[in-house]
Amino acid sequence: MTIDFYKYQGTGNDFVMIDDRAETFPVQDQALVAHLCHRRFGIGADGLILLRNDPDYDFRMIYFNADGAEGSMCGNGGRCIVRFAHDLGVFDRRTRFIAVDGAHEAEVTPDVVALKMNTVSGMTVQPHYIFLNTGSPHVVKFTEDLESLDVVAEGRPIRYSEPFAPGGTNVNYVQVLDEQHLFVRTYERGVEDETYSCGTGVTAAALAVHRQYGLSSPIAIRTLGGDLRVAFTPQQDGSFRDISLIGPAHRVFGGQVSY
Ligand SMILES: N[C@@H](CCC[C@H](N)C(=O)O)C(=O)O
Repeated sequence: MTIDFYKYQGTGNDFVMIDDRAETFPVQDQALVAHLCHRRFGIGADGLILLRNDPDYDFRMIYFNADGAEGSMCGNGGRCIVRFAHDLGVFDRRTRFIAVDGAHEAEVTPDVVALKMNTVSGMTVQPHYIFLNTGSPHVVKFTEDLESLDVVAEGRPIRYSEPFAPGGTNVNYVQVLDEQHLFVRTYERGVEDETYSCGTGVTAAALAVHRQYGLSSPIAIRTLGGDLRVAFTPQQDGSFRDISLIGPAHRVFGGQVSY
């Protein structure tokens, strides 16, 4: 059997992208997804995304982490599938699609994809971290020297720690560079490694930094794979609305893989 695929990346968070409007991909086959994402035995990616039809939206996004399990929302993956749908001619400039956490709107320009994220509420502020869900669960920790931090060694024990069991959490380390800029590195659940960038992670970082240090929207964020922007509107009740994740998303290559 063969599968036609494309590879997309958004600030270095990379995804196998499959046009599955015919619904032929075996979604229950976790071992196949993990194999396709494997960087030695497969195509290599942080995740795999299916684009399917939906009666009420331009398309449906189904996202799997590199370990083969269906994941919660992926912000960079959301931006990449919007670029993919645009490349396929599914829409012109603005789109509305459905993902695991609900409906999303997005807009494409040649340079960036701006993805609207769902309203975020319920931030937990602890002495040593902030926890919030931006479509996926995220711990945010502040540090002063992010360049030299061992994100895998520090993040993995937190990912599996008791307060976040049984599902676990992603773990983001944040350095505030100035009043408008952050540097963020993320240990990603389901990849079980540091990735070059995490969209729901930088969104969590921006909202947490607003809460903790009062930085205002929009916030520019440097990741290992490039630059993102997060815009948001804080509400009186502590929630955040009109959240946009903005940055580049591009096709890298396409091909056919046998399995
Ligand atoms: N890379 C993603 C995050 C994907 C979700 C995460 N791995 C999880 O399952 O919690 C992003 O860009 O948001």
